[in-house]
Amino acid sequence: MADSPPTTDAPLLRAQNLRTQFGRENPLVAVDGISYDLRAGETLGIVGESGAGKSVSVRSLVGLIDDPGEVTGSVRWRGEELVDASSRKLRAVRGSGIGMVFQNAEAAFDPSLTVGTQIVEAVRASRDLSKQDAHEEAIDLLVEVGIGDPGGRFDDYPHEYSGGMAQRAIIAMALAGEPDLLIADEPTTGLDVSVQAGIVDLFRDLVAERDMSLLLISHDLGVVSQLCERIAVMYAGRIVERGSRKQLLGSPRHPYTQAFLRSVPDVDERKDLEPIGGAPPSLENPPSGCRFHPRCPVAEAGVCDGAAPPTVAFGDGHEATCYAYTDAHPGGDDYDREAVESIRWDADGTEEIGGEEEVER
Ligand SMILES: Nc1ncnc2c1ncn2[C@@H]1O[C@H](COP(=O)(O)OP(=O)(O)OP(=O)(O)O)[C@@H](O)[C@H]1O
Ligand code: NI
Repeated sequence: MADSPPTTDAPLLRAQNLRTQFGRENPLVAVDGISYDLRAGETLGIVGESGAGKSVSVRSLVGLIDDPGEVTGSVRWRGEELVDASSRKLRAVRGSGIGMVFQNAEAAFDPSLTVGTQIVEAVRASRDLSKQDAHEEAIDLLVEVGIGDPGGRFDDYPHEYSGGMAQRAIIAMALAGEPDLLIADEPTTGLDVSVQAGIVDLFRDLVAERDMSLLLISHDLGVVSQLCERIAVMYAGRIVERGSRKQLLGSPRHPYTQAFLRSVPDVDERKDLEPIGGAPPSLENPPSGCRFHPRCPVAEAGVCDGAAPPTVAFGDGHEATCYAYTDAHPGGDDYDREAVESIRWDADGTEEIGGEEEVER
């Protein structure tokens, strides 16, 4: 659908009401209506517990959900719709515009071919280069991702690489098509802490030097906060809070974000960790209302378990989807209603709830 040419200030990537379900009779809705924009050069991190739908959400963007999965909503890449695009088109976007880095080296590489051969193939798949030029480009990519002795490592097989080196080689593969956006899903998970730090530094350098956008998925808030200017928090298939790194870490608003922050180590300071009580909900049969309400320390019966909660704006793009900031919730002094800028009630918000200014229904 290339009907209207994308305008220059259009976002590079726009996900609107993205929803992914598996199965029909007892559908598991892994991603339940998430939306965000990513502009050129921006870095967005998505955090949340295991099973929140982070990986499914990014795979859904680029046509990597296999058959029983069904993706609806809209994903626009430079203005062009990707949901229901042909697999050829999706492969082309993944080969050039969008580079992908996943956790697992075994899945990224063919074990029977050398790493160098595979990077050359990735380069040639998206760019019209001679074998010789593609070989040189592959060597340059290995240098760029910090692989010492790239000439020597070129002919090694994937299993001959250490975990950290393999991850660097995966990143080189993802760069082969000169992407404008890098999507990285748990790129440091499973690596030693010192190796992780090197990979984080590499991402930071690449984003700066190539002027790329980064969409980073991780359960590791430390990694996300080192690399991303904006952060979205996912819970049970939905985004419950979003804002700048400073807003999210400095003044988290959603009780889930607050609990999540108490459950993970600080980047630079020791504190007592408090695990989040209870278990993540079933996505086949999620709780009504706010999906966090069964585990929420301030959940209010008859409110938080009713209609879907409203999205409350706190200014400068900081939003949380929570009743605690509204008059519907008897609340506690912990919840700063003075800070509320506007409230957007979801479509199924009921009449009795409300009374705030700037209410849109
Ligand atoms: N192919 C599939 N078929 C059925 N269910 C799936 C499929 N892929 C993922 N799911 C389910 O979707 C939900 C979200 O999974 P997802 O992998 O996106 O979570 P995540 O947030 O990335 O977690 P983690 O931190 O463990 O990677 C889970 O309940 C998972 O079991
Ligand atoms: Ni995942």
